[in-house]
Amino acid sequence: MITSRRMAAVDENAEALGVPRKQLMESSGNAVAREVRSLADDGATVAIVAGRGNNGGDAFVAARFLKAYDVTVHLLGRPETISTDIARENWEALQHAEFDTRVVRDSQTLDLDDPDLVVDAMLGTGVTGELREPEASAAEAMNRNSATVLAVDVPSGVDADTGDSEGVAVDADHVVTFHDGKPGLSNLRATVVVSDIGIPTAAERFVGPGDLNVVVRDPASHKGDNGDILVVGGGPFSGAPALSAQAALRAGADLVNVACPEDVADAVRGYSENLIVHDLDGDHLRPAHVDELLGRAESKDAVVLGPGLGSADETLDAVEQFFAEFEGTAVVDADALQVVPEVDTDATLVCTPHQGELQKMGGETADDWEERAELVEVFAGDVGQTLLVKGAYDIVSDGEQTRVSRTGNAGMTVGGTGDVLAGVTGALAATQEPFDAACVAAWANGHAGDIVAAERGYGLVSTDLPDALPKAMNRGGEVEGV
Ligand SMILES: NC(=O)C1=CN([C@@H]2O[C@H](COP(=O)(O)OP(=O)(O)OC[C@H]3O[C@@H](n4cnc5c(N)ncnc54)[C@H](O)[C@@H]3O)[C@@H](O)[C@H]2O)[C@@H](O)CC1
Ligand SMILES: [K+]
Repeated sequence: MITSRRMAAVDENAEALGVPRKQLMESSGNAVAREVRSLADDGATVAIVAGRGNNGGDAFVAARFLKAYDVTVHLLGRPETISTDIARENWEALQHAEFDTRVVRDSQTLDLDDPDLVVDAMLGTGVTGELREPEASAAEAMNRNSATVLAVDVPSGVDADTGDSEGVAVDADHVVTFHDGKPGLSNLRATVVVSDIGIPTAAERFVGPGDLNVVVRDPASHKGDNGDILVVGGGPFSGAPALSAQAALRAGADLVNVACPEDVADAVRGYSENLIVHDLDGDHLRPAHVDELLGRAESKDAVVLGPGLGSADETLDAVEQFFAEFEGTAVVDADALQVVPEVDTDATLVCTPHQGELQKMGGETADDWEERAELVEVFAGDVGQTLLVKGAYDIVSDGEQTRVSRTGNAGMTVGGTGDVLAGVTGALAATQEPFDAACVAAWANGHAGDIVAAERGYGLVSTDLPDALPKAMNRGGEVEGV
């Protein structure tokens, strides 16, 4: 089963892997035609009712594969308003080739005649909410007609994720849906055929640019809505927490506070005026600081715990005591990781170990990435948390779902890149599900590294990465006016 949002991500990932949407549309159209052939004999009359998005595009393709039938294509709305290039190109191909097409300017005039089969290609997974006109009247006309109805991907007006419809929806007898089942189809009376349209498994298995579609920023959001974060780190080191904090800001967090031992607090402040720094007395984290940290963490969307903390016994005790009480979301990195398997916590954790740290946590690793992915999945299930295991292929698993990120390069073996990743993961975990946050963070951090390496090769240093993050995460057109 796949949700609409995940389907859109996988579709974009397929494109990035070299399988363009137009090619997928050709497969979808072919699948629709195959289904028509199984439902109606040669020579039967088929009325295709098409919308102006890619759902309609699938049906324009199908028409080309139905030469043995008497096909009429009804387009709802003006051809100039077809919303995607690939749907428009397929519509124009029908005009040039003199197919029987009709433009329905007023849905009251939609005349289906008395076809043997109606194909509902008005709207698919790209739609939410009540059907608008002309689709709503067209759906009613289809429901009044006695012909068998085959829906393309999902009956128009039905939410593919829930099966609900807010207003009128097409009452389909059959559905041909693409790539994978849709949760919303299982409660309908229609029979459902799932058709493989040639999306590579890699488009789901590997994190790709499409996975970033979970990151959407409400234009009306306020300060703090897009992530209010606390980084707990530093002591033996000062650069690590500062890198995490700056990376979190560049990954889109609104507010980043750092709590660090006072001996390094001024150094951390000095790195950036964007950070809010709180001193913990002394030169390393101790159990005496835990109450203060819990108080500060309470109002945060996510905590990043570990960068530069060191492994003094008192520090690890403090980490353990923090997790015993904390109930929010935390990204755990570096020396703090070894505490995770020991502790009984109600917190939601995203752990970001490299393979050595994974072994220290009690997990197993393997040279072969597929084998490693299996081991990480089992260990994530045992720990009951999300793991992002760093490597040339980063493995992300929550014990149930496992994805792999292939971005990044050998220049990123330089010190500090893990601190950056922890910060990016924190920013995303503040607003996203832990698994999605870890997947996007791994991909974006590696992609930022690839952007930097294109200019600086293996002269890449960790402080380059935060600056490259916005470009690595830019999904184009997201910022109004750009
Ligand atoms: N991997 C994929 O995701 C693939 C998707 N394909 C097809 O593409 C479809 C999704 O296409 P799109 O994203 O273009 O979306 P749709 O074709 O489902 O709908 C988009 C159109 O609906 C309009 N619209 C939105 N809400 C509406 C409402 N409430 N009432 C009336 N009109 C409304 C929009 O203005 C737009 O013109 C899938 O269902 C499938 O049929 C295939 O072409 C190939 C691969
Ligand atoms: K449809």
